Amino acid sequence: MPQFAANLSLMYTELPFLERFAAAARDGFRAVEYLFPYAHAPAQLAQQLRAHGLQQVLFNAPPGGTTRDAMATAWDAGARGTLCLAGQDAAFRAGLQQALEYASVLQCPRVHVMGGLLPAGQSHAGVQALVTERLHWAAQQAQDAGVALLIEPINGRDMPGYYLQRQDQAHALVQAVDSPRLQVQMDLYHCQIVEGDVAMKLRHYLPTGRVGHIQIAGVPDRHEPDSGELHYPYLFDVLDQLGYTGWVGCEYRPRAGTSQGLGWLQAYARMDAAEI
Ligand SMILES: O=C(O)C(=O)[C@H](O)CO
Ligand SMILES: [Mg+2]
Repeated sequence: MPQFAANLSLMYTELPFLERFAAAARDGFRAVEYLFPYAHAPAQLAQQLRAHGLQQVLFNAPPGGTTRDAMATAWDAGARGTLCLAGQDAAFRAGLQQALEYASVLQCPRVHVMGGLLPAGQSHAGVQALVTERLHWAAQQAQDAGVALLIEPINGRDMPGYYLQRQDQAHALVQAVDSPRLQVQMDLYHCQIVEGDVAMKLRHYLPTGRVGHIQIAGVPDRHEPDSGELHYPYLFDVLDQLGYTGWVGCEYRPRAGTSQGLGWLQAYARMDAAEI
């Protein structure tokens, strides 16, 4: 049975961010993920986790910026990662170091490194050498910190120009870097929008051991995974059949109230036993 983590950036947005931990715990979650922690001191977040018996299982490295203030506001300013951006070495490295410091305090075993928006005139192949070199460096830092780094294909409808959109591109990078510290974050919502054939992709990629985290949402509206073109009960069975023991992040925008929309989860009441 899959183990679910609440995504506090998309869920519980009816509450201020720091109140979302308690709400998720009240609803039975034992794990959380969110996009960015940088607007809050790490100790403040660790205290929320402790107070509510929650594990932090994933967050993102900063999407841009070289100071914590700039990292905290970069997303709203349109930044979507620096991995593929030439001339952004300082931001890439500072961002990763900052993320690893938060991961240490939050005891979080995974950090998602966002790819960035390809600059006009650049191609995926054209930035391959730069990206591979940066991931080599980042994987070494992650190894020293005891953390896994994740890269995630994201659909170009939600994020036009995003550097990494397909599962095969992400797996090719992971193979090229060849570090056990670099894995793929497989978001089934994006996967369905970009390429489809989701169950077969799970069957193909999970046995490689290179998928470090899974996320879900209904398609096409990114609401609860109980309607739309993906039939999640079937996909959850596929995860079980494949022996997936990691977390499944609920990265969706509730249609009308987070707790009210959790009916789909009742069949999967045990949410605390995944291996982090
Ligand atoms: O958008 C997603 O699916 C993500 O997981 C990223 O972390 C943020 O865009
Ligand atoms: Mg995602």
